[in-house]
Amino acid sequence: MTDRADAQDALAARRAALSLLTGVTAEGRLLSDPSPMLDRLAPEDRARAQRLAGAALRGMARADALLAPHLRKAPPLAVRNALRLACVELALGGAAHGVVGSWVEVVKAGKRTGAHAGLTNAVLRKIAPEAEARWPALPVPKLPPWLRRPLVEAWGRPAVEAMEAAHLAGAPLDLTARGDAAALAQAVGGTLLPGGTVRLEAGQVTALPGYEEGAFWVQDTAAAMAARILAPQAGEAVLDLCAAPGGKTLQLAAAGARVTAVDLSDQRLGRLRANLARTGLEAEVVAQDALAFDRTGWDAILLDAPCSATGTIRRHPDLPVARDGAEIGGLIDLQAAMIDHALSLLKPGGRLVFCTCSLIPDEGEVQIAEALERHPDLSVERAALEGVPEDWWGEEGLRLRPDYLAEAGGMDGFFIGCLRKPG
Ligand SMILES: C[S@@+](CC[C@H](N)C(=O)[O-])C[C@H]1O[C@@H](n2cnc3c(N)ncnc32)[C@H](O)[C@@H]1O
Repeated sequence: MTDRADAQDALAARRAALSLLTGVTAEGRLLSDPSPMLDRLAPEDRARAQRLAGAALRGMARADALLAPHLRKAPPLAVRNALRLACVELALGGAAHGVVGSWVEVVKAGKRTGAHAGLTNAVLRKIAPEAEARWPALPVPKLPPWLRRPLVEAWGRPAVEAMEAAHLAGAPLDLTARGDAAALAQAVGGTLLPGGTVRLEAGQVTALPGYEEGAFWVQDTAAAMAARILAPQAGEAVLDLCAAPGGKTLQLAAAGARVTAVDLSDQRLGRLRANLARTGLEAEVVAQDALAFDRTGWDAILLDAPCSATGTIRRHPDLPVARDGAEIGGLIDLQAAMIDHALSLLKPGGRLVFCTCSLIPDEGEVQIAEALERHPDLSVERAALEGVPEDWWGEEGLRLRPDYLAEAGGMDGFFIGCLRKPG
């Protein structure tokens, strides 16, 4: 490819990054929402646009701090977002001449931004010489108040500050092996974490050795712990409720359990089916509302309920900006209804693992405490897990936070509780 074609692709990726960032900041869209502009790009440019928009969301407060002294009045949001993206590129070591020139071109060509090309040029030229050096010393961006307030109340300010540092750092690439985790770690050049997750700094998943043969799937080390706590035995009948895209289904099936995977979204189940096909593992797949699924007699049920997903901000920096917490009350009610329904499907003596990728106790510890009030004959179980210190366990279950294992790359925030029905 010629240099000129390369430059055009880079420009298209920047334009798409601007559209993504403006979708999140102005319309509450998520980076994973369908985007026709992104679909028109080659895969590597799509990845570049998503990476850039993600970096700008992580570092938005820092970019604003660098920009503030150079802006006498607030420019339109699309221009501000272009400046933020350029700032982040400069701060992360992008060559000043190319970055400034490209962003001026993007702003000049935009219908709503064209009149601000001069301003963009002037501001970026002032910022370029200092951005990279000043960036690391700028304060760690804070979560927005709708989320920060309940988290400070639950975990205290120092813990929330540590979580915010983890959000800024982003997430490594975690893999779960279908078979021998140590062999997978060696094959892909990753680190084996206690418990069996293989961790890589980053990389293109589909290019890793063993991908086509289904030797592994992508799954954060925290998410992998729910199935480890459920500890499926070969031949057991296990129901995976809210199963798509299927990381936990694959773990249960790999352990030899007879798995039924239920999810409301047929589209997301398509990814689960593809994962089963790639790994050669088997499960029955049912597209249905979990609350309407009425087959009883399960040895064990894993309920990975829909939640605020606030434990995944390292990988989804758009979430705190695009959302405002308005949906959480409804999710909490749904989670409680799903726990009661799952308990009604479990055979006597069976176990229910309830988990959410949320940092909010109302979607975790409180759900288990309230389930125990509604069903006093249940008991909470604890599992001995390699790599899990005693103090991550609370009365209701295992609490995982993004600031845990910080030196090794962190983990998603999760709550996992295990309830045993009387025999
Ligand atoms: C946290 S995700 C599940 C992740 C999955 N367990 C995994 O390990 O890959 C929550 C899932 O709940 C599903 N869901 C939401 N409401 C549901 C309902 N009423 N019944 C069944 N599934 C539902 C969503 O489609 C989504 O796939």
